[in-house]
Amino acid sequence: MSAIETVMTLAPVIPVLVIEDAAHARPIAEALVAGGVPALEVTLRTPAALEVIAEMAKVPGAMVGAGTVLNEAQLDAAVAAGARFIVSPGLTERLGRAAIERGIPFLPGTANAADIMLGLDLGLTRFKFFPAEAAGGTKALKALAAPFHEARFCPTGGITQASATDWLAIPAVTCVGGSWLVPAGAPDVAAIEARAREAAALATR
Ligand SMILES: O=C(O)C(=O)C[C@H](O)[C@H](O)COP(=O)(O)O
Repeated sequence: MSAIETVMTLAPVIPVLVIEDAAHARPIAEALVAGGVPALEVTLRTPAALEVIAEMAKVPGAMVGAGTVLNEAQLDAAVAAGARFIVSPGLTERLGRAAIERGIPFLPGTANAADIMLGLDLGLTRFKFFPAEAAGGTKALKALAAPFHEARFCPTGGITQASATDWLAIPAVTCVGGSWLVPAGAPDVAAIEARAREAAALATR
């Protein structure tokens, strides 16, 4: 199993986290791990993100990665902060090569056949499908996955606990990503852990 596939198979859902306050990082990560969802995608969308990664990386059992990685500089900053995998909304040859050179597990965003072909050319076979609902939903991914027998996906974007079941039923889908587990603001850790438990209990193929 490749390193990124190991990350994708830790739980049916990778929570996508947008965290403004580094003081919230550890309680949120602890609640998600306790609920059975250990792979955490911390988006580099907030000024606190690198500090959040560093704090979450201290939580036993957490597999912390960085999302919204757009270029090599962000990749290096995320890895220096403690990220063990990276996720991007799209794929450039430069970012793909940088991740491969550094040996960091990478889940690049794809939304069409050309994106997937670029990834396969680079030797990548595990992809985010983004923005999953807006790019055509399950129907689009089923059609897109058909010609690429080696490719597996983590659809992300617009997915909820309720819709995750349909996505996870697609043979090419290994896990899904979504921000629904952790809403913005001061964390309600009991509610986060409860949502993590529901997410961890989703059936995968
Ligand atoms: O920030 C990134 O790197 C992204 O690519 C976008 C996020 O993965 C989605 O915005 C999550 O989607 P929602 O679950 O609909 O909130």
